Amino acid sequence: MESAARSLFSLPAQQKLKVARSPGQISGYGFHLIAAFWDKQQWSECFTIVGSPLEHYEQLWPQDYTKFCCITEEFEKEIKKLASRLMWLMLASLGISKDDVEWDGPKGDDQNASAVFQFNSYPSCPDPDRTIGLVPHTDSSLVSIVHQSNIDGLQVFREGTGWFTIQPVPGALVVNVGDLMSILSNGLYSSVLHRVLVKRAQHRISLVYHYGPPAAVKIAPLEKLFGPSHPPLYPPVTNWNEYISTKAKLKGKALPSLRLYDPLMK
Ligand SMILES: O=C(O)CCC(=O)C(=O)O
Ligand SMILES: [Fe+2]
Repeated sequence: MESAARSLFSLPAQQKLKVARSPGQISGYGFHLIAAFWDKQQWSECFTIVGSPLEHYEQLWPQDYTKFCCITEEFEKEIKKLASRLMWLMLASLGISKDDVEWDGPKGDDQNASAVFQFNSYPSCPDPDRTIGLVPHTDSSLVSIVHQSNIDGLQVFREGTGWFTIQPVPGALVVNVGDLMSILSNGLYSSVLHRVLVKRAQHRISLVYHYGPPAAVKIAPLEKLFGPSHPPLYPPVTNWNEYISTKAKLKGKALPSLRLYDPLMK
């Protein structure tokens, strides 16, 4: 899958621009989606898939698109299973079962879950200290799974310690907790602030699978996770898309501004 992404980004610019993301759309080629949240330019390009990539792949690789579609479908099928499994394990560790989550399909079926699959490219940069690959952000998803191959650049912010690099481990994936998981878990899981630095001599590629709830589903703190001593920390969010629009309007600061009280002031 990584070499498919590399192949995509090494196509001539006019080829990639044939599938440029249209205004208001999520899928297609362009800047990272979080560019909408900040005014700064970032040293990166991005290709986003929502649903089937067929239409875009036909334009990118008129001869080979079936091969790339098969690779992508196979990868997405497996990573979706993994994301769903991880989400249920995280919820199970809070005492939540599939019966407690209304939006889940029959028998915990994840068929209706939505996902945004993203390829990121961070070309080598002559002056890496004067720019950034991706500005600090939290993902809007429930969980996001990152394949960062063998080139570092991803950093996570830890209170008290500051930024630290997530060193790539061969064969390992990175799992980020997203904003919707913070809301669903009533703040028991916190979405992680992260950013990406660029390299002077290396072209870094990452693949990120943002896993979310079915498109039309309301996300609110789970009833089992609040009570008189732990009131709901967040109000319900109409659906994933609405949350992303709110986040764009609030320049990326949606989650802190939604909080109904300061959890440290109890
Ligand atoms: O490139 C990476 O390692 C992370 C990318 C990322 O944070 C994102 O696409 O949301
Ligand atoms: Fe991210």
